[in-house]
Amino acid sequence: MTLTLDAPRIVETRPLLEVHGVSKSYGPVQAVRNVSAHAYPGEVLGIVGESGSGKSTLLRMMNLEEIPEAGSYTLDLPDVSGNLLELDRFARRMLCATKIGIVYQNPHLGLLMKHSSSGNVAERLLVAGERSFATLRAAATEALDASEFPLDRLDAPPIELSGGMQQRVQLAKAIALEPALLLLDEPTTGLDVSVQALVLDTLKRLQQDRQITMVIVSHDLGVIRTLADRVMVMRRGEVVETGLADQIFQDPQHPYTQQLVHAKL
Ligand SMILES: Nc1ncnc2c1ncn2[C@@H]1O[C@H](COP(=O)(O)OP(=O)(O)OP(=O)(O)O)[C@@H](O)[C@H]1O
Repeated sequence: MTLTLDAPRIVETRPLLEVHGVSKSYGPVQAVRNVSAHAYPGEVLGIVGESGSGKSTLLRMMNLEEIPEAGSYTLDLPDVSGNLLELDRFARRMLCATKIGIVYQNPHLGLLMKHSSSGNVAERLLVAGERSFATLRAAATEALDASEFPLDRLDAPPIELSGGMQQRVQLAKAIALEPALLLLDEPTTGLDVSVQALVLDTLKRLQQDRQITMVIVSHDLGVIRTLADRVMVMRRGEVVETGLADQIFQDPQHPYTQQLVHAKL
């Protein structure tokens, strides 16, 4: 009898997001130097580092708001190909509107503070071409509900809401079109600790329910530890260490990471 074995099936997963060798300077300040990063589908990548280490600049590059002097950026999605840094402004805007969501630390950057909360979310859907008022209202309500925003405040403008609620409106706007990539820039910084915990719970639940690929930037290791699967540590515009979250927190290798982790304990 001859026994034939099938060759093992190798399931190859490619990163959804790949940034390679990006650099960005502001005058004499080199904010990001030759940084590479990737995130697999459904993964949460945490980027941590002290203030000024280049985290937000890198995230803004991932949102195509900031174009680096060098490097490449790809998203492995249907209908999206090539180096996104070479897209013209209009194509970049459409790509961001439909495939990428972002929540900023400062809600003024993400929201029209005097428009209704549901209107802010609906605006995102309008950019994608939706015109029916009933559909806009229903989709905005659904996204706000998923972000655990109180539905009796749909018409309240963000300026009248608490910081935690403002972040939920930003989150609803970011997920309204079911983006492939959700970028979070210090989403809970400045909130009371108890509110921060609730917003983090919402983010965690959304990630688990929808398997959205996320990149979260924070100087707060507790926030990164709560959400991230993998962690990248930045210092002075460079990546000093990257690894699985458990490894980074339990067995940091780089002296700077050791310092950050021990300062937190
Ligand atoms: N638009 C800008 N114009 C000039 N300098 C900038 C600009 N954006 C960032 N920088 C500078 O680039 C460096 C990196 O800033 P960045 O905001 O990316 O760091 P960060 O790690 O996110 O810190 P923070 O949490 O304080 O924002 C800093 O020295 C900052 O002052």
